[in-house]
This record gives sequence, structure tokens and C-alpha cells, in this order.
Amino acid sequence: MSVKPQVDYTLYLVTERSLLPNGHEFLTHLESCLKGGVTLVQLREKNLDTRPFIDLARKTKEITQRYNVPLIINDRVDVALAVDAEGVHVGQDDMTLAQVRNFIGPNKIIGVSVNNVKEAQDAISGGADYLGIGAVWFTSTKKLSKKPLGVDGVQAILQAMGDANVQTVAIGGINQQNTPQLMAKTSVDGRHLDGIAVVSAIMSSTEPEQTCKDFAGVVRHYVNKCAKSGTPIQEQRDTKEMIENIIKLVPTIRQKGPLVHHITNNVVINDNANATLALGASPIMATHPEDVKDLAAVNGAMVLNMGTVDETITNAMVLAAQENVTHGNPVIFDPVGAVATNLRKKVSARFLQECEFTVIKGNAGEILGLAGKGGKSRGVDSVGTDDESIAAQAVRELAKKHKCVVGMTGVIDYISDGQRVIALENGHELMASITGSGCMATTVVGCFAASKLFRKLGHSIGNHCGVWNVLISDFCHNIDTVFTDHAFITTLNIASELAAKREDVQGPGTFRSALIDELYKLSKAPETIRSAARMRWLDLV
Ligand SMILES: Cc1ncc(COP(=O)(O)OP(=O)(O)O)c(N)n1
Ligand SMILES: Cc1ncsc1CCOP(=O)(O)O
Repeated sequence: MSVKPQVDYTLYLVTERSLLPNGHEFLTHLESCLKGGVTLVQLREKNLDTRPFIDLARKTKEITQRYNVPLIINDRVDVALAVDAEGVHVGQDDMTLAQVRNFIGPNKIIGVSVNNVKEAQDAISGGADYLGIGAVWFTSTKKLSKKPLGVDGVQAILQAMGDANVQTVAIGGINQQNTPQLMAKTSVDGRHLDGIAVVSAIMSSTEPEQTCKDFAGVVRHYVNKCAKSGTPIQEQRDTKEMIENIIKLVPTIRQKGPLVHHITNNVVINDNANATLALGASPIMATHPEDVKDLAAVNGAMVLNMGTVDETITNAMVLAAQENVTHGNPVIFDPVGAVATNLRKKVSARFLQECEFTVIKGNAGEILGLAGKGGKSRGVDSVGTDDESIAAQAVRELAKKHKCVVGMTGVIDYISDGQRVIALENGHELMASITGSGCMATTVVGCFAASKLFRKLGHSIGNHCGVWNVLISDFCHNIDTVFTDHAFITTLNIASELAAKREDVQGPGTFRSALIDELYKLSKAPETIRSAARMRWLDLV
């Protein structure tokens, strides 16, 4: 009698033949994926009659068997039995777990789709071997009947599971850009995802072997860290390496021209749009809820700036944050004047409660205030702290609490992912003499974050794997990508130093124009950043 196979859930390929690139044959594509490190395969055929389904399953199993990788059949117990597949995956509307177990016996694997804590608990008590938690994000592969969970929703399910003996994968909208974020943010207190289940980003890849290597490398990186420490410890990377990454990424913004949707304050709309253009990204400054929804489907990043508080705009911003999260887009929040008035305190509290941010970036007064460390604002101007350890604690605690990257701008900028804190030391005092320089820093973070999300209408991310291979190796294997995004503020700070040095700059008015020019010049010749950038890690207890 066969025994239940040991399964490695790291990279679970769920098939969808209609997504194959032109000229790719299914079984050859599958074999490349297995060579690239796929550890589990699910044959998912929604429209195939029984006999051709069995034929395909048999051919698929011949290949998976050669790679020692288990084959799971989606929905169809009869097909699984016919080819002696290693297991079956069922959803909430399919045959029940108990019925499947009766048919296929105790030594086969059963996976169950879950979307909330109750479904997870039922599946666990019913004896599921693994849970497919999703959809994490919006996906065009499957019509979703429920709102995507977001990373927070996945984490809530994982946490509620405690130490239950069941494996977990996340599914839905997972691509190479959002995998590090998903893995890092869901690894808490010893519980973590065991892997990811991916359809389109692998099935539509023109370089499936490399794509799978990249995915598997990222997932393993986080799973291994978690196994060692309970919560993954992020390394303090060599700052020289970080600077080289910035230099490499700068031109990709212009190459890709990603859309960066801003809902920002009345004072800085024009400067924020021009800074976006100067870096080679494409600004759109739209506030209507209908626009917000459509744009989320094509957006590279969402920049939200609460400088002009107004109820309609606040509602649009909350909607924009939520819509963009369901599409897996980075959302960057600038809590302008967060603690300046009672109204702003209420509004910023609402944002933090209702939205999931990738990055929160504010001045010292705002960040200290949100972190409960006594920050003050005079109007929207910062009244900060000269004490580096207070600044560092504030960014770190806020980042940990909201599970995102937090940056505090000022003479020195402090950035944290909840563990590490880095100080960026470039910048010029004239920045404080023009309005909206902090908002411009938020825009710069948005442009860099967007440049890694190569969304094209109607195309899946998998088509851009060539570019991804370069980026993934630089950004994903060692670090949480969003952390590096924030270090890109360095680019603006260096632009301010270059602008201030110019002979034609006589004061704030000329400085403002020169700043945009220097940002533009840096975007064309980023090597200048190499000798100019100054950043250092802080060692905190
Ligand atoms: C690993 C994994 N997780 C979830 C699903 C979704 O299954 P289901 O809800 O049954 O939807 P369909 O895949 O049948 O459309 C899955 N297939 N795999
Ligand atoms: C089958 C399934 N179940 C929940 S989301 C999903 C589709 C995931 O596809 P993709 O990886 O292309 O987003």
C-alpha cells in the first residue's frame, strides 16, 4: 500500500493552458517549470471532457514523476483515481473534504481553498493536508466571488491557525514583485506560508525555467529565515550594494514609464506631477471614485497625500488605497499634518485603520505623532526631534505596527521596515524653503515602487520576465523590496544638493526649478549617485 508522499509546497504551479505564450507547448513548458524548481503541480482543467482530461493527466504525470514532484488534480476525483495522482484540490463549492477522502483514501493529499478563518478551521478539523488561502489579490485568471484578502487577510488566517498541523500556500495575483512582500509580511511568530501557488505569472512566462527559479529562490529565502528564527530577520545590506541597485533602477523608470496615480494636496499637484515626469514615470492626478477603480487595474503605484483634508477626497483616498491593494499595487501614504489639528488626527487614524499601506512617509512631527512619541506640527510644518534614537524608534515601531516601511524625512531621513533602520544623509537646507519638498519625496518613492510593477493592459506580468530576472536577483533575494524603494529618496536629496550648488540658483524660487531639472538629469545619468550618496545603518537594541 502506498504511503502519503512528502510534499514540498514552496512553488506550487496551478496550470492554465490558455495562458501559454505563443509557440509554447504545454508539456514542454511544464517540464521547463519543473527544471526551474516547481515543487508541486495541480492540473486545473475547467472545460475538458473526462477522457481527454484523463489523457492529459496521464501525460502530465509521466513528467512530474520524473522530477519526483506530486501531481494534484483540481476538482475531479475520478480523474485523480484514473491516473493514480498524488492528490485532489477542492474548493468550497466542490465535493466535500470528507467525500473526497472517502474516495481517494488516507494516503492521498487533499487541498482545500479557504478565504476566511472559519473555512480554514473547518478544513483543518476535516483533515485537509494543505490550505490554498486566497485570493490574496485581484486576478484575471479566475472570477472571484469574494473580495481579495490582501496580505493582512492571509496573515489573519495564518495567525488564527495557531500550531495546527497543516501546510499552507497563498494563491491569487501572486507575481515576482509582490512575492517578497507577501512572504515577509505573513511570516510572524513562527507561523508562515509554506509556499505560493501561481497560475498566470508562470504559465504565461516566455522563460518559465528562469521564472520558476526566481520564484522558488524568493520563497525559500523567507521560509528558511523563518525556520531559523520564527520571524525572518532582515539583514543590514551593504550600503554600496544598495546604492548600485538605485543606480540600476533609475533608468528602468524611464524605460517602463509606469503610471503613478496621485491623490495629493492642492498646493503640490503641479510639482508632484512634474517630479514624476522628471523621473520618466507617468503622473495622473485623479480623484473621482470611478477613475480610482479603473486606474487601480493599470496603475504602477498609488500615492496618497492627505495635505488638503476634505471628506469627499478622504473617501476617494480610502477607496483608492483599498482598490490598489486588491490589485497588488504599492500604496504610499503621506500623512501631511497628521497631528496638527483634531480633524487631521481623526482622518489619519481612519487611514491607518482602514487601509493597508506599503510605505508611510512623513516629516518628523507627523511620524513622531503617529508613533505616539509626542510629535508636533506648526500648521503642516514639522516640529521634530534632534534625538536620533527617538527618531529611529518611532519609524521602527510604526513600521512594525502597520507592517509596512516607514520613513521620516528631515535633515536626516530615517527609514525602517520594523526591524532595520537606515539613515539617509543627503539633502540641502533649501528643501525646507520651498513648499511641498516632503510631498515630492513621497512622489519619488511612488515612482521607484511603480517601476518594478510592469503592468500592461491585458498582459500578465509573466511576459516581462526578462526584465524581472535582472531586478529579482538584485532586489528580492536578499531584501524586502519595499525597503529599498524608500532609500530612493536619496535621489531627490542628491538632486537638492546639486541644485543648491548651481550658480543660477539665487534662493527658493530658482531652487525649485533647478530641483526638478537636477532630478531629470539624475534620471538620465544616475552614476552621479554613486559618489554622492551617503547612507548608514543604525544599530538599535
Ligand atoms: C492551491 C489552490 N488554492 C486554491 C484554488 C482554488 O480552488 P477552487 O476554489 O476550487 O477554484 P477553482 O480552481 O476550481 O477555479 C486552487 N485551484 N488551488
Ligand atoms: C485558482 C485561483 N483560486 C483563487 S485565485 C486563483 C487564480 C490565481 O491565478 P493567478 O496566479 O494567475 O492570479
